[in-house]
Amino acid sequence: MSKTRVYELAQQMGIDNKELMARLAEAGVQVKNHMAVLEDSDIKAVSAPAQTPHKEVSQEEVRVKPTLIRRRAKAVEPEAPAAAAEPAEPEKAEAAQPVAVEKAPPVEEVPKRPEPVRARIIEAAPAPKPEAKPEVQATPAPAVKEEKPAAAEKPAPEAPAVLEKPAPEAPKAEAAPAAPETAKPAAAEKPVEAAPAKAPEAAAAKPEPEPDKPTATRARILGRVEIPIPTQRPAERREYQRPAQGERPAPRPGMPRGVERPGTERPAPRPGAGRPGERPTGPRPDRPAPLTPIEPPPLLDDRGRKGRKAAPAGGTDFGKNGKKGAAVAGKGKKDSFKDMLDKRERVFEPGPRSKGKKGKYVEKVQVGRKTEITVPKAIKRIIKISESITVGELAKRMGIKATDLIRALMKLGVMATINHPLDFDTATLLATDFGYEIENVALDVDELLEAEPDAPEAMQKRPPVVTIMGHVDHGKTSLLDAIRQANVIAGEAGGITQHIGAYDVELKGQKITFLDTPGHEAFTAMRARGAKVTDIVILVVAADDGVMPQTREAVNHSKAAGVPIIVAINKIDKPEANPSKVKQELMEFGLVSEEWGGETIFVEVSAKKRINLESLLEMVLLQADVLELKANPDKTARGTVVEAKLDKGRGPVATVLVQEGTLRAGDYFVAGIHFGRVRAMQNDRGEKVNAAGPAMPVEVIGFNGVPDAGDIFVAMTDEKQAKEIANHRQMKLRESELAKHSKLSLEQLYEKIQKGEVKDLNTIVKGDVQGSVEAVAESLRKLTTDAIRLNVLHASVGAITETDVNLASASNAIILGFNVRPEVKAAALAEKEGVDVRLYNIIYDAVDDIKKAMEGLLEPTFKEKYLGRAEIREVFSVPKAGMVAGSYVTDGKIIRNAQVRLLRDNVVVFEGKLGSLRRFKDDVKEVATGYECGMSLENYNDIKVGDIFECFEMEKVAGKL
Ligand SMILES: Nc1nc2c(ncn2[C@@H]2O[C@H](COP(=O)(O)OP(=O)(O)OP(=O)(O)O)[C@@H](O)[C@H]2O)c(=O)[nH]1
Repeated sequence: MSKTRVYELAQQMGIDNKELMARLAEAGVQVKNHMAVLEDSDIKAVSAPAQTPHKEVSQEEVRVKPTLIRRRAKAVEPEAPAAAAEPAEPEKAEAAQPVAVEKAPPVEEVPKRPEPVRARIIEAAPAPKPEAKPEVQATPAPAVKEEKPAAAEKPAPEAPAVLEKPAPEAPKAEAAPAAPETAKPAAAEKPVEAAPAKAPEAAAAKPEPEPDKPTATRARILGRVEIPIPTQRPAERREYQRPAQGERPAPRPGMPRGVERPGTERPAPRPGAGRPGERPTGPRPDRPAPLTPIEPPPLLDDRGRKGRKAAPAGGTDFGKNGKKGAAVAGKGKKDSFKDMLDKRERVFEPGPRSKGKKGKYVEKVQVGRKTEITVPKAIKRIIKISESITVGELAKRMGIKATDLIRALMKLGVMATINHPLDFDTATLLATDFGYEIENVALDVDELLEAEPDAPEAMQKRPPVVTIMGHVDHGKTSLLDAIRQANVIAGEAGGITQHIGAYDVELKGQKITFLDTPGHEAFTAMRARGAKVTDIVILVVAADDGVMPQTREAVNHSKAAGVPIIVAINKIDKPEANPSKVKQELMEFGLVSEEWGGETIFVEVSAKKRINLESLLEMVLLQADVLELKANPDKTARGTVVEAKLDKGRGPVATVLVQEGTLRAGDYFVAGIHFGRVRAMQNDRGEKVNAAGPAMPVEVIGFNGVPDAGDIFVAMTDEKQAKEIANHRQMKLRESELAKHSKLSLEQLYEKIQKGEVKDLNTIVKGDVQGSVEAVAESLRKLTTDAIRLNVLHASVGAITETDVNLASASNAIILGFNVRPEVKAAALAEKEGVDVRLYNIIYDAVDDIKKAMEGLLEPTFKEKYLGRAEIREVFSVPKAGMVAGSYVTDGKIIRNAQVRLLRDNVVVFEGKLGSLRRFKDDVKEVATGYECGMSLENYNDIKVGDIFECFEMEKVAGKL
């Protein structure tokens, strides 16, 4: 079917094109070049003949050994050995050839080296080619028969013996190699089936049987597969095989096949150059016999079989046995193997190794799914942040790794952690690099809370708000009291006055609001916060003392605030009073009395003697008229927190000065970081108030926390909005405090370096009322010495919170609490962070402790050890035992003999010992978390539902701070 070209056949036969062409010429086949197409008959002519002929010969097969089959032609059997017997004589050998031809084909496989000699001689007589046979028989064979009957006969009987005993023959075989030299041509022909003369070629032509032989040192080859099959390989292999095959005949001394063959097999009929026309005899493929019709001997390997299978075409398999045979046989295998390789490449080989593979590899990778880099839509590339965002959150929103963002920050010179907050500008800078935009959607609280401009017609006259300022002991409090007293007496006699930080008085139908702050802390705080509450300042200057430092300070602050000043020269009742001196001194501050041509109102008063108080108030009203103080009462209220505290019974309470609009009970509001709803209002006389208009101070109950003095109070209609604003402010405060702290720490560190061994002691002060907090903070600041600087990082009213602990932890500060307790979570955090929380009931103790610690005199002290908490759920009145609290232990345990304190809104109401601790009717020593119990306190009965029992014990520890 398929055409075979000369070069292909040559390849298959493992010989050169030229050689094949020569053989073809010998066989009478004319070809022009190596590309010429050969017919099957031509191929047969130069390659092994089909083995059909052997059918024609009467054969006798004998399985001599499991691996050896002896097959001989019955008729001429005796003649074959003759040739074998005398292999050295080429002539004889040639002559004997026909005989050999007539003999049975040889065993195609010889298991052992020594054997082949004899075995082949005897059995390997090639099956003559069909065409050749008749001729052989017709011509030379008879002659040979006749010529060498003896020779033939002689060995004949020996043959079996030889077969039986191959060993003795071995030496002969070994000796044989010498002969081949002379007999080369003949020897060559035999193995090569029709090869003319060259021994190497001859050997090359029949390599298959050899490699097939399993020996002790050679594994049996079951098949060959061309592995990678690059284009070069075949050539390489060819080159490799050829020399190997070519060499084989010579270097194998134990395999003197070449010798035997010439003698045994047809040397004579060789298609020598002189007889090209005798085609039948020429292509004496003698040797292919072993590969063809004989049943495979046991040891025949797969390859041999395959070769045979490929052979039917006509013996071309010889040369290709190792090649084409394998190629043909392995074709399917080859493909699957390639597939396998491909898979292997794909799976196991990440890197290309060769060009070809590389190509494949790349192709495979491309076939695989590639990571898609999704580019979000423009609208999704806008990240909305509220003022600031942490590194981790920003990275998450941009879909990148936080480490990448931190790296980017490092490039900007910012060393940050994943929790580091980034401000809007920094975030914008970073996000731009990653293709994102930042939009600040921070709650614009100021804008949200900004007062709407009022229509002129809506504005109504309002009372002036007055603040009394002045130097210490110049009579501020006395004057306030005097005015109030006079007012109370003049107004509602019998009215119960109470201190709420502000009050209003009425004179001739006109009201005046006075800010009355205990000490001047709240006022100072308001000034610091920039709260503009005061319309008029009454500057109190003692007539006997004159202008003092705080007088100047007050003047400066008032001027800076643009608040008009009315000077009250006090203590004029004193003999040493010198009002003129005061007026004169104040002139240097630009306060010139009207009588001296100035604009400042001076009133000479005596708080003690209540002299000119009304006149002072009249002047205030006069000044208010000049100022044309107006406000719109018909809108939601806005105001300022004047003072705030944590009331034991009512919770957070604040005095709010309404500045515009009207505050009504039930209104929602936000004040600083807190929010709430007006649960109740009352004025300074303790009267319940349902509405408070402009310039009216009221005490408001309903805050969710204690606001700070100076906080802006804004009533709102929406609770949710109030809550949002408060939460937002809390977050901002936390951030700013943390930021302040870190800066402060760095500055402190720098200062330490600059100043040497200066130590800083940082404190956070928390208390139940603003006054005590400020007092403690101030006392602590005064403790600063050259050796130790005492910093109050934060001071505020309320329980000790997690925020406080965080701040303390971050700045290595201690927390001082006065009549307040840490929240449960804050206490746990403090424990975890190792923050020292010191709780006191007396300010003196705290200051003294700090002082001693700074002097290194802190004595061993008792440290409180927290034991547990119980919540009071019911209160019973038990005869004799007093009030008993039905409680539930929420944390830790309650121990009978330990100390306990009663907390109400985290404020210490009582501290002492338990009167009783019971479970049902039994007295118990302790009650653990999750259990209910009944408790009473020794000598204290003011127990309320919702109060907390905190159980603790004191441990003696070495003093340290
Ligand atoms: N003789 C006389 N003494 C007065 C008068 N006003 C106040 N005092 C006295 O001055 C002292 C200080 O008075 P305060 O009202 O406490 O002065 P202050 O400015 O409030 O003092 P601080 O609260 O410490 O700033 C008190 O002893 C008063 O009795 C007055 O008009 N005449």
